[in-house]
Amino acid sequence: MSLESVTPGRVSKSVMPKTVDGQITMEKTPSYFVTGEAPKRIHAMAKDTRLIVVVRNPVTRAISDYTQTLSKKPEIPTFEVLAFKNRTLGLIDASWSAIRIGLYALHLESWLRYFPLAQMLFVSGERLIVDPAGEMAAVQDFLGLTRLVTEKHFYFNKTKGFPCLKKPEESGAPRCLGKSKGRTHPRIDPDVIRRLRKFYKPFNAMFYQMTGQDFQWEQEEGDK
Ligand SMILES: Nc1ncnc2c1ncn2[C@@H]1O[C@H](COP(=O)(O)OS(=O)(=O)O)[C@@H](OP(=O)(O)O)[C@H]1O
Repeated sequence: MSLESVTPGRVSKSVMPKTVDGQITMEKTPSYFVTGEAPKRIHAMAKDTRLIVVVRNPVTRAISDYTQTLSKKPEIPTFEVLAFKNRTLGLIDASWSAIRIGLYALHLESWLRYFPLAQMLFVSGERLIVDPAGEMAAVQDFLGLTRLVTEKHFYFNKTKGFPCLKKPEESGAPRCLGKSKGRTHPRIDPDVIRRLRKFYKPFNAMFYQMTGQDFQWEQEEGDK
């Protein structure tokens, strides 16, 4: 069942088993963050819901999004073509979902109408790769859990370029990201990257201000 095809808020009640004392119900649907009606419906369902959003540099996110679509539909136009309404004028196509989703400040605005910032946690996708234990510590604290997942549960897999989970104690093999994650991104015209960075800059600044967190996306050398 695709949770994305179901009305936000109705999903949890209809498909989830009941939560008993001492348990936390979790639900992961990335598209809720950018679904206009989701905040209102989730708030109506449970206003004390805690929200966790993993964000990464929106330029890299757009390329990653495109790479995923390309793997399913190899015939689609190039990233450079899709990114512009008018390339000569440098007019970015903000209605293209790969680009629209990265306008984090705008999406966050809708959530802040229903939820206080204190009920939200923003996890850095970049830090999740270089310091998974650090980001997981923040997640556990945010959820009021004892920090059980720590450094000792991760190791870095150089081939994959991502951290993997060591299996707890003696049982079984480690768990790394699946084949569909961590794909190599196509090379994108550096000029297009520059234009996209410029396009996102004010939205990123607004997002840093709203969250009180500087994700340092302007500091990155290059977007993969
Ligand atoms: N644990 C962890 N740490 C850091 N980065 C991670 C992690 N899990 C997924 N990813 C990267 O997120 C990209 C895919 O996101 P999702 O898995 O949410 O996508 S989806 O739900 O399948 O649409 C995808 O990006 P690309 O590397 O560009 O393919 C993943 O590599």
